[in-house]
Amino acid sequence: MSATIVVLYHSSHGSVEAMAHEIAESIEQQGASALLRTFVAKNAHDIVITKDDLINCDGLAFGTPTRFGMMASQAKSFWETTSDLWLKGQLIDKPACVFSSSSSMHGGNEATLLNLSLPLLHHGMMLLGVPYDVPELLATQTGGTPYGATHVAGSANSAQLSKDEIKICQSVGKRLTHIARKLK
Ligand SMILES: Cc1cc2nc3c(=O)[nH]c(=O)nc-3n(C[C@H](O)[C@H](O)[C@H](O)COP(=O)(O)O)c2cc1C
Repeated sequence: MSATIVVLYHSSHGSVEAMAHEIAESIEQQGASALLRTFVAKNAHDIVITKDDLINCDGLAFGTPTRFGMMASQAKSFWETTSDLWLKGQLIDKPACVFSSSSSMHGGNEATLLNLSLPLLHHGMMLLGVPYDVPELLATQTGGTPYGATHVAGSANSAQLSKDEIKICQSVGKRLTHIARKLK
């Protein structure tokens, strides 16, 4: 069955973008369509999110960098324009997951995942975490949480996604697609 999943992200230095691409690739590997969308057009290849993208999608993966333990302002500004969707209940029961990158291991990435979840919950979306049958979740020495995929980029923002972080991103895309199809 076809399914369309929006992978919506903000990334200043490329870490969240790399995660978004891993998630999108795993969605496509399931035979579904992944629509990569951003909040602002920063690069030539960026496609800015529209409300119709959200209304028409079967699922949403949403990620930003950790900014003082919260989502990036670009994302918050966008969600503050979505009261019309909220009033009409247009995102209710759509499955969703969240992901983030931070400089430091304990620098607030879990708090950011919870913060990213809040507008989605207000919209009535169904939040999916990462279950512990994903073996990398117990093994990881870098990112990865039960609340969503994370990446620890280091103080110079130079760390590549670790093998465990990639596997967790892939598991998120796979599960989101699986649940989106079940709910369709
Ligand atoms: C304003 C600002 C606030 C930040 N706050 C945090 C923070 O609370 N904890 C942390 O570990 N990193 C923090 N960072 C670092 C970013 O989360 C980190 O560099 C992230 O990997 C960037 O993702 P990107 O490459 O997708 O832009 C902050 C960066 C900026 C610019």
